Amino acid sequence: MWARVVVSKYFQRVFSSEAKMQEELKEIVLCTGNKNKLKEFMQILGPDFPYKITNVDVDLPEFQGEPEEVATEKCKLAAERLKCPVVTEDTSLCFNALGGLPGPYIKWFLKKLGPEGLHKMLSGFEDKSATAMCILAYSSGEKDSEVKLFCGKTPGEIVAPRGPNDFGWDPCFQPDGFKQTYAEMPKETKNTISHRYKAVELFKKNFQK
Ligand SMILES: O=P(O)(O)OP(=O)(O)OP(=O)(O)OC[C@H]1O[C@@H](n2cnc3c(O)ncnc32)[C@H](O)[C@@H]1O
Ligand SMILES: [Mg+2]
Repeated sequence: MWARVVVSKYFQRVFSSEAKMQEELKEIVLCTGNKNKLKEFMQILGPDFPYKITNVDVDLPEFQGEPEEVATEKCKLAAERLKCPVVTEDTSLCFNALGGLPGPYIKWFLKKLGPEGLHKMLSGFEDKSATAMCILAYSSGEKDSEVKLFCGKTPGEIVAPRGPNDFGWDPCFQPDGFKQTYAEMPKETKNTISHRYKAVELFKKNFQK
């Protein structure tokens, strides 16, 4: 009985301090140096998001580990540096035939191989399936505050590149149920099915007033 009272008091305190924090929250800094990510994030978020979003290009190290660990460490560091509410974004492209790699290391594979090379990496495998994953990580910026993750995943296939080469690996990723790659489809379509769309929707829900 006493244990139940103590536990319920604890949760009351956690929830009321979280509600208070949200009340005081005015601005969230999106830390990314990637202009395309920023553009998509803002388009998906839309004009009705109740808090102001600003962007800072903080040069954060690229950590190693599972995508969730990479995303958490990136956010903690951004919060330590800026000491204010921050959100960071980490994108992975996980090839199923390769046990989830390149995953969070996709940036370096893409840099060296391009979308064409990414497709060629799977030439020895029948399984071309892959998951695009976006993890948004939020911290209130207070010392030792918990990092909250919002993860969006879109399954698809790695194909020979098609479409404009203006955003990352978009030309070689064809989402399931579509005949176009991310690069070929209109932005409005990508922004309603993408890994980023799904993560931003969860993020939005968390901050709804
Ligand atoms: O400053 P940050 O936010 O870290 O930006 P970044 O470009 O370093 O981004 P990541 O560390 O998350 O690395 C992800 C890589 O995947 C690319 N990328 C991210 N989102 C993408 C998307 O929706 N479509 C295609 N490529 C994407 C991006 O250009 C990077 O090369
Ligand atoms: Mg990065």
